[in-house]
Amino acid sequence: MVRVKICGVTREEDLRVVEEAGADAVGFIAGVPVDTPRELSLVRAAELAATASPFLSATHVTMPETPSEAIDVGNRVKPDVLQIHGEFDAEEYRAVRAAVDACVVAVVDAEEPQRARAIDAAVDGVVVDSVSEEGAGGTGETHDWQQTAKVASTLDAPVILAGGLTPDNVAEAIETVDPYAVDVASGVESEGGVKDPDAVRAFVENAKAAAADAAEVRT
Ligand SMILES: O=C(O)c1ccccc1N[C@@H]1O[C@H](COP(=O)(O)O)[C@@H](O)[C@H]1O
Repeated sequence: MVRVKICGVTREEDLRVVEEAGADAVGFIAGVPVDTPRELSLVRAAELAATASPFLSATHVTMPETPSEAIDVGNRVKPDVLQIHGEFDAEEYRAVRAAVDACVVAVVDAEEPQRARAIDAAVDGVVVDSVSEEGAGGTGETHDWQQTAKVASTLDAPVILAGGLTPDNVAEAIETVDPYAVDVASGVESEGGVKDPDAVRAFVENAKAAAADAAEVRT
């Protein structure tokens, strides 16, 4: 089984599409120091998260400078999952995890996989993404999935694969990496910050079908 997160939702109608498509998680982006069409205010992110259906996991994506900032955001937005883009060490992630009522997932640059092993035990999940120089996601760029597969096999924490995924490549990504979840933002948009309903549905369908095929091969 693979879980699917559709990230960077900015509109209520897109949230409904994500829910109806059968995604497992939705991501809202706020508090990021980069220019992205997917950014919301903290208040709007919290409002949208509050309208997500009970079995859709609401993820808040943020780029805090300090653990205190991450804790503040987590406690104000109250998401199910707090996704942190930053260079915190294991102790800092533990501090955030202890202070917020949410799962904490850390984003790791696919080019620096050794960092994943250092924080593995301190977080609830590791997002391996093709990040920008500023450490942001949403780049629309894939990375070396074979390399990510090797790193993933050494981790105890669930691995969430992100970076340049689309309805067309998500099956191959799942076959190669066998991740806990896949995560997409720009690859299912009709324009920046606006989801394409057909692409969202195709992404979820293709990811779930690829996971079912992989499970059949394993049995
Ligand atoms: O999407 C953004 O603009 C963004 C900005 C700052 C931090 C994280 C962001 N997005 C995250 O990156 C992944 C991958 O994006 P993409 O599929 O390559 O476009 C996305 O799912 C978010 O978790």
